Amino acid sequence: MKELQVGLIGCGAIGRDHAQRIQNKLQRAKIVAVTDVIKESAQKVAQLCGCKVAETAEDIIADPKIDAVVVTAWDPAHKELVLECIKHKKFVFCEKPLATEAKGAKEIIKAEMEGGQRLVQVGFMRRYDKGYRQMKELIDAGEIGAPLLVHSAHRNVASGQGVTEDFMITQTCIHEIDLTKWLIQDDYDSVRCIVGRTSKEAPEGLRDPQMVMIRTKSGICIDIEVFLNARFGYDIQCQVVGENGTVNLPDPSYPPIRKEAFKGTSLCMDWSVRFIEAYDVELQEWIDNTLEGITSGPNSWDGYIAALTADLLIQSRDEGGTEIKLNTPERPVFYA
Ligand SMILES: NC(=O)c1ccc[n+]([C@@H]2O[C@H](COP(=O)([O-])OP(=O)(O)OC[C@H]3O[C@@H](n4cnc5c(N)ncnc54)[C@H](O)[C@@H]3O)[C@@H](O)[C@H]2O)c1
Ligand SMILES: O[C@H]1[C@H](O)[C@@H](O)[C@H](O)[C@@H](O)[C@H]1O
Repeated sequence: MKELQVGLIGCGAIGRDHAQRIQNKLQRAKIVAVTDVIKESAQKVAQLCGCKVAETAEDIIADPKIDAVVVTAWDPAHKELVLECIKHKKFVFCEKPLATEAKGAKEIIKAEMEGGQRLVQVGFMRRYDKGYRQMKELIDAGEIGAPLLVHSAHRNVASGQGVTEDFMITQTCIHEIDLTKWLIQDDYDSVRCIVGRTSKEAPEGLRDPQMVMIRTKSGICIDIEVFLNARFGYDIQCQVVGENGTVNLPDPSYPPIRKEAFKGTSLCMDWSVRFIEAYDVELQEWIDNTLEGITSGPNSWDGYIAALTADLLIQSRDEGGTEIKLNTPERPVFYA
């Protein structure tokens, strides 16, 4: 059976995880080369995977022996790397966001459509999480009636170095922007983002938390708390309220502990543990499809719509929380 020869660009936290996951855990794929603008980072991952270090990203993308590319570089590099993959007709799995602004994502769509073949999958891995999938099944089966409201929270322990207020939307909230639309199958109609009291735990210049509010075309109201310095744990919550009931995202299950007048369960401290199974399912599916020469899952259009929504949320926040209409363009048949 053929084995997919994969090159990986960006050897930071998730690049290292994905490279090892592909090399040691998943089936039918092999990491053959990695690269990073920081040479030592690439060398470390190459050592872990027993593969070569490529000098540049272009060397990976243009290598005829490499079938497909994983982009795990930092957000602002995604657009150019994906465009380069499309130019070379290479299948590419690009971590979210597809681009930091809608206009970058639009360039990708144009290039992909002109090339006549869908090549891109975006790393919106929440769609592969068991808990979200169970919620969707119940909603689709009509178990809670028509959805009316969605309440979500995206809490990180601490904002990383260099995180900006815009990243809070384009890098963090982007998960909920994509996931919620997929969960309730409705396009967005208007968006708002407001900021109130900032936590004293937040670094200077970062207004944290931020509140996102979205209304869908059918009138479902969505609120999303984005809180990067929540300190207590990596906490992802989602509740959909329907006409006949509610459904909640299950917390990961850990054995309950009773000790020293305390009863409870542990919390994850970061995304790599919280969504470990979702990453495995997502990437195995990408490998299997790519070997068949097809794409499925979140595509460039989904990346574009998410980026468009993020652009307007940032605009709303910067205007003091105005409600902004989102004229969602119609999905081309190419991305159906
Ligand atoms: N789906 C998820 O849950 C999830 C989780 C974490 C990160 N991410 C995404 O994955 C990407 C990487 O995140 P991270 O946490 O690993 O960040 P990181 O900062 O730890 O790693 C990014 C790496 O990319 C390298 N890099 C930057 N530009 C590059 C370029 N042009 N060519 C080659 N290498 C380049 C950096 O040197 C760094 O080593 C980000 O886009 C992030 O949004 C997604
Ligand atoms: O890149 C990461 C990742 O996407 C996590 O899932 C999210 O919780 C973080 O806020 C973000 O910085």
